[in-house]
Amino acid sequence: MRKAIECGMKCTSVESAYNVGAVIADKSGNIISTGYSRQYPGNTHAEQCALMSSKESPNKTLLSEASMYTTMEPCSKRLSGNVPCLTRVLESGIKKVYFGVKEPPNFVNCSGIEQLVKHGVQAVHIKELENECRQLNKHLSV
Ligand SMILES: Nc1nc(O)c(N)c(N[C@@H]2O[C@H](COP(=O)(O)O)[C@@H](O)[C@H]2O)n1
Repeated sequence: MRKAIECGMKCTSVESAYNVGAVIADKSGNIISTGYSRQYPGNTHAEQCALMSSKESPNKTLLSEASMYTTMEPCSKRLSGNVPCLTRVLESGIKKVYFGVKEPPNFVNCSGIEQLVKHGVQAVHIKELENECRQLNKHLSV
């Protein structure tokens, strides 16, 4: 999660969206890929970027054996109409998601964690790093 926080620090802050960092790691903790909000063009999300980058990774671990670390719970609804990160995570086959903070209800009411769990994905809240994850969005006072 500390690596995900480092990734989140690379975000260019905007008023209308969160700064989030994400890492996909294999079961030994080796990094497969990383991502952060708006890393790639087109209003991309951190989890989306990490999943996109995993396709180019030299670490060819199956994502069904990998975990995702994300500083904020995966979104369940995109205001832009893009595919939510929740859907992308489910389609990837990832079975375990560590998250730093639940999404505050500023933009939408997010049910990312609830829905991941409903679909059999293990969700782990890393409470001891919650404040650090929250700090990524201090410009939004969340
Ligand atoms: N989990 C997560 N990762 C990111 O990288 C994000 N930028 C967000 N933001 C949330 O996504 C929704 C907005 O969707 P659009 O980017 O406008 O399509 C909303 O739930 C934001 O809070 N979340």
